Parts: sequence; C-alpha cells; structure tokens
Amino acid sequence: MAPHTEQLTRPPVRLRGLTRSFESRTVLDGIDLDLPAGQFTALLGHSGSGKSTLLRAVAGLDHGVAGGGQLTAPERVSVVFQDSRLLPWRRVLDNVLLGLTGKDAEERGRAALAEVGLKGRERAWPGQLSGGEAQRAALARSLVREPELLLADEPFGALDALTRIRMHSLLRELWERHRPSVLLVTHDVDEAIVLADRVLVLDRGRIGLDLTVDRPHPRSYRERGGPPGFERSRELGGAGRDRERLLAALGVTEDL
Ligand SMILES: Nc1ncnc2c1ncn2[C@@H]1O[C@H](COP(=O)(O)OP(=O)(O)OP(=O)(O)O)[C@@H](O)[C@H]1O
Repeated sequence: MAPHTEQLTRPPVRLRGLTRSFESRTVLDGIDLDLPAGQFTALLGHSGSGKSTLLRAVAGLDHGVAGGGQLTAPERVSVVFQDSRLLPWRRVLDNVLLGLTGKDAEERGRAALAEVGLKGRERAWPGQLSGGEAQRAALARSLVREPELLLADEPFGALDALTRIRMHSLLRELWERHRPSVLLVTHDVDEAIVLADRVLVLDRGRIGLDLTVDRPHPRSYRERGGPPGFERSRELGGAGRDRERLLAALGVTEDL
C-alpha cells in the first residue's frame, strides 16, 4: 500500500459551485469546498440534507450535477458504504482482489486483510462474516487500491455500538498509516468528533458549519453516564464545546 510519504504530492479535492437538484428541489446549492490532501473530514447533516448526494458528486458518480460547477479530485478514489457490498459468491480474498492486476496482487490483498484483522479469513464466504468483519473486508478492498481519497458513506451505521467503537479505532489507525484524504458521511455527532479533524455540517444545501476539531487522538467517548454533559465532554478530550456547536448547527436539543 502507498507509503505515507507520498501524501504531500497527492491532489486535494476542490469543489466550486456544486449544485444538484432533483425535480424542482435543490439539494446542493452552489457548494464550494476544499479538502486538503490527507485530511480526515466528517460530513454531518440531517437525513435528506444531501450528504450522500455530495459524496456521490465528489466520487464522480453523479452525472446530473448542474453545469457550471467544477470538481477536481484525485484519480484513485475508493468508496465504502453502510453495507459491505461484498459479492456473496466470491470468497473474502477474491472480493478484495476483484479487478486488481499485477503479480503481487494476491500478496497485497492478503496484507490488506491482515491489516484489518482478518488474517485467516481469506477463504471465508461473505455470508460467514459478522457485520463488523464484512465492513473490515470492505475497508481492505478499498485500501488495497491505495486510494488517495477514501469516501465513506455511513460505513458503521448498521453496526452495534461496541463494534462501531472498534471500527472507529481501526479506521483512524488505517488513516494514520496510509493518509488518504477521507470524507466520512455520518449522522452521529460523536462519531464525527472522535474521528475527524474537521467536521462539516450540511444545511439547506450549503456548508452551514466548518469546524476544526483540534484535539489529540485517540479520542473516545461514553454513550451515557456521569453528570449531564460532563462525563461525555471529558471523555471527548475536552471537545465538549465542539460537540455543542455541532448540535446547535444541527438544531438538536439534547435529551440528557
Ligand atoms: N436519484 C434521486 N432521485 C430523486 N431524488 C433524490 C435522488 N437522490 C437523492 N434524492 C433526494 O435528495 C435529497 C438528499 O438525499 P441524500 O441521500 O443525499 O441525503 P442524506 O443527507 O445522505 O440522507 P440520509 O442521512 O438519510 O442518508 C433527499 O430528499 C432525496 O430524496
């Protein structure tokens, strides 16, 4: 996989005037966005605010984006979704290797699986994997392609709380090792704060808040517990204020 030193030569993502409408409804309304190479960014927003639409546009998967908008993005882009999208009739390693060429492809695939903690499961069928394992395999399949940009659309949305926390650590570790630019779509404020160094809130077709989360990693949080607001802020490494700002931008009142 790509060595970390390549990072500085990678292209950033640059969006200018991105507009997307469905029928008469404008979902993205002239978005300007720069994602510097190697940055870990999370994208928050209410259901239906256009997060997936923006991600698809950045991935170059949306041909309906209005003319006039400009997109510059790296060439090697991988996308992971909430559902692993593994082909059920191919073994795990074969899923990871799908479309890969080169003499060392198998070796790279095996290394990627080992890196996500799936050593020994190469010959398993996708149906034999747990939800968390399937998402690990999906991450291996993405990373083996040495993406310059990793787009993740609620990749942990279907996992139980404990598995999610493990996957958070794994994703952050993988990012630290390979340093792709990451755009992670989530509706979970805590997930965004724990993982990302920058959090965007999509609101009424625009970036309503662009927040730098400047806290040391690893960050962790507890779901509940302690005096209201206190435990969670402390466990987020002092990022409680960031959390408040994000909740305010989302118009959410907490029910502690
Ligand atoms: N292909 C499509 N055709 C028609 N409308 C669409 C299409 N794709 C998205 N939309 C509409 O655009 C809006 C934004 O959808 P999008 O999936 O981007 O939101 P989201 O923020 O990712 O939502 P969620 O958090 O629920 O996944 C929604 O109202 C959706 O119905």
